[in-house]
Amino acid sequence: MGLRASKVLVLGGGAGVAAYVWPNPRMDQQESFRWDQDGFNHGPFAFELDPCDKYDFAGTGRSNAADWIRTAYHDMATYNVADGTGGMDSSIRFKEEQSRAENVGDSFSNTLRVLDRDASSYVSIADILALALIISMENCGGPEIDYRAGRVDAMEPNVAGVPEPQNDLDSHIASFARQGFTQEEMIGLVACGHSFGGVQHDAFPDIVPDLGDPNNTHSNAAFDSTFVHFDNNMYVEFMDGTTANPLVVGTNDTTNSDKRIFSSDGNVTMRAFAESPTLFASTCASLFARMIDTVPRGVQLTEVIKPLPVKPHAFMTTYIGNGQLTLEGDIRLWNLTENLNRTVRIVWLNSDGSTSDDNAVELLHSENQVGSALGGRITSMWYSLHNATSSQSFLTLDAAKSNSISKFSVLIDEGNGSGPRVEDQGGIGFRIEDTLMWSSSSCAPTFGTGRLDIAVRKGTSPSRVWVEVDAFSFDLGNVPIEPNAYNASLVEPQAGDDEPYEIWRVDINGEVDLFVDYGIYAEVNGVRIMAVGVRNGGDLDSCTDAPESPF
Ligand code: HEM
Repeated sequence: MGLRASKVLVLGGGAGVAAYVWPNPRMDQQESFRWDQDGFNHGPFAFELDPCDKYDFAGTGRSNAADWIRTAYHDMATYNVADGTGGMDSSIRFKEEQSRAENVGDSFSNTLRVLDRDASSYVSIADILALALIISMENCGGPEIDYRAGRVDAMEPNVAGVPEPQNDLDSHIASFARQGFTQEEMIGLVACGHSFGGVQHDAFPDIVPDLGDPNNTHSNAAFDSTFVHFDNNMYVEFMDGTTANPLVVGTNDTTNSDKRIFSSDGNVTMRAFAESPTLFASTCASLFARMIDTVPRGVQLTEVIKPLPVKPHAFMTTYIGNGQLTLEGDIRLWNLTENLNRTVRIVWLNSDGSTSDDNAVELLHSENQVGSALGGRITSMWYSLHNATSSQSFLTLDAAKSNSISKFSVLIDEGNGSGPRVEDQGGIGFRIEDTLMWSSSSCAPTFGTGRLDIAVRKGTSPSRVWVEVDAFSFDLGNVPIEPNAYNASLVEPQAGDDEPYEIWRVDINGEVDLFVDYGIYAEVNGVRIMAVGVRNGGDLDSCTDAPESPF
């Protein structure tokens, strides 16, 4: 089936209009972190929350989820609505902020040790902290929370301003007003946050004694009886007088900040939360979204990131010589359940716009190719262009005849007789850049030198070809995450006229990092183009094993 037929089907099929058009490397990465939470091709968060009392450090009684939620709040709480400074900008990563009395405890350094390595030039550390909060909530009983991307990492600490338990009620009201929240919203936000975790002896020995419990070596006195799960139990327990929340029934009333805050409107909000779990959940969803969207003035966040209904993932083109290239990758179908009768095919247009009946291939799927989000409330099904029986990619295209590929559509047939529906981003198609791509002759250094070979279609005449890699450090401190560029040079002499691609090369002298992704770019007629797919340094053959460069 050709693309012309596909388009007709799309118009009749009413496919949803996506929020952004694939490919868009930044949004693709953000969307994946936000929605590919668990299972096949999962992102970095939900794994650390399974089960919800998982704690990556020594001792018992604490959880990653509680640390992550508290960290996001303490990062945001420096916001000053009057001058637009502070807010979610990951300034909590600076040791100077962490050493303040208002940030006592190791929640923040723990959180950053687990998560900051997932940041990149596409996803800031502040975005990571926001994602960690929402995915903790969503995977541990809480509601879906809107997520926008684009937070910018601060380069220095913010002015202090996180509320502390010994502050009086007027200070708390003033502090939340400075952060941009009313008194009623303050009650809600504290109530929502304190659905998780508790107060630990190490950080607050005056509030919580050493509990001497071998199953709770941190002596973490929980806010409610279900402290690794989002629910309204704390408010039920608060209203019926059975609460053990150490910030409500602590022996020193000065540090009973939750008690003062919760009862500051005559228990109106708490009573409503106790009576209605759904009101509580929806209030928390909107307050948390507001909280993570509290960013320094001038920072522009994206639209709320919705899942693409059909999403190519880890697509990559590779030139393998002799006029041939391969295309590999996976396709995610969002919010579907398993159906072993379903077939998924891609059909594509050649680079010159022509097509033929041969331009279609069925994708592979096995029962372990299932992803999930929102704690399993949504499942996604994955289909693969990889050939299960061979290490070579399934789709091999002949570029010599200049038929290559320019874009494709996805045809999904549920096998129920209703015929295939077509997904092509509202008629745009999924565009594949075949002007430049990796060459399979790229290799990592075994001892010293390696090379990144880039195939550029002859006649393209780029003014520049280069490789980018994120500057990366496990201790980011005040180092911005920015891409470093390495310019490529045209390899001379080139192979014969029948080779449709020429090779450009970056010589790497001990600099191939096995843990980072390399992206390739070219500037053509003043326009920057990016190859489909990044290649991880760890996936490169060593130079002794790599195929010889054709040139
Ligand atoms: C007046 C405002 C607040 C005060 C005085 C306050 C105070 C505290 C204190 C003293 C702890 C114990 C920390 C530890 O032992 O490590 C704590 C824990 C926590 N707070 Fe707050 N908090 C406030 C607001 C919030 C807000 C708005 C959120 C989230 C939106 C939040 C989320 C958390 C979480 C999740 C924990 C549990 C940490 C864990 O168990 O590791 N707090 N809070």
